[in-house]
Amino acid sequence: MTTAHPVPSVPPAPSTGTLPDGAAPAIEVVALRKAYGSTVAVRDVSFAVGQGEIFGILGPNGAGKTTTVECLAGLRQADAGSVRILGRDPQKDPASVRELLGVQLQEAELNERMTVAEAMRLYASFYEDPADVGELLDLLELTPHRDRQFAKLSGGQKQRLSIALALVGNPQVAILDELTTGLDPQARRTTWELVERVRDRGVTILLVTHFMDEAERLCDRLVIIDQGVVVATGSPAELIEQVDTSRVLRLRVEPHEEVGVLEVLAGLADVQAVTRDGHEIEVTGTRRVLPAVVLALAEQDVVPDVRTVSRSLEDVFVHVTGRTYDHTGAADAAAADDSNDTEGAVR
Ligand SMILES: Nc1ncnc2c1ncn2[C@@H]1O[C@H](COP(=O)(O)OP(=O)(O)OP(=O)(O)O)[C@@H](O)[C@H]1O
Repeated sequence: MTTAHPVPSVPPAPSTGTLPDGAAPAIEVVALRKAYGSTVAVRDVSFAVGQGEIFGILGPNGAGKTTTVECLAGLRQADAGSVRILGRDPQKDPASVRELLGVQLQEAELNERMTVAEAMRLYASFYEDPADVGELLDLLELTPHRDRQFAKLSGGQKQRLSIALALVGNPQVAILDELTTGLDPQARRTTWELVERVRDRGVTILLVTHFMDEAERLCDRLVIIDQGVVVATGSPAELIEQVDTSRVLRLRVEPHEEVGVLEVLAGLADVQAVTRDGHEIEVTGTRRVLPAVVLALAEQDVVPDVRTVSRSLEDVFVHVTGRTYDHTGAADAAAADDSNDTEGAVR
């Protein structure tokens, strides 16, 4: 009697996302896994970053973003999977990426009395071929503050200094972690512009953030990570388009026009749903819904105030996880702070 042997199934190779031009990646993460005791911080993360990209790792607090970049920087030992920076393996040989990689991790603190210029000179002395300190201070708009002590810098200036310090070794790849947390809207915008300037100098940037708007504004491509797993990969526009190709309009009409307008909207082929929200009417429909609605209402001599509602990465997160996006994650952050695992402690 013969026994049927099941054909062993070959697990599919983890997808790292397609690079725009098929070029060799600056950063590659494949099937990364890392647990702290019973807490699995990173369950299965894979992605590839092209040279010269601003690539985002986006996710709520506790999603596993920092652990991922700490493995990439060689600061933590992964349990499984592989990471490469410009083909080198920081897990096996952290020294091999030292001159290639600049890292700005959360809450970098310097000696309070050290001035901006002193900190820059100190960090520059760690590298064989450091960047020109004066030029970097200019790039990050820190020249007027070069003699100011760290304790006297504003939040935005401290963040700009931490970026400058990450770049002082002339790296080809820079990791920037939560760089606008705690900054006011103006300082955030300035920081974003400076990050783009850094990219324009040819540096590949891996940007870790829990801010949806930051990822949408800055990143060429990104991964969304949730509970240690990649739940979406692509450019912000691609991700938003995948979620929903419908369009949403909000209309305001005169109160006496409302009943007639609702009737007209209900009869239009391009309209999929109509809801009332206070004084506004929300209309969901096809790509052609805007001209269809405006034309149909014009025929009734109704000229509504119309605005289109844009989809965002937040909608993508809700779509792929079925949960709303937690902007605070305070409980997770507190849990991490209580941890006694201090391996390669950088937090
Ligand atoms: N040193 C540590 N010891 C034990 N658990 C940890 C440690 N660092 C992180 N964790 C836990 O691992 C999970 C992922 O944390 P991680 O910091 O990587 O996520 P994150 O997405 O970067 O979040 P945050 O923005 O809050 O840093 C969380 O549940 C966190 O509590």
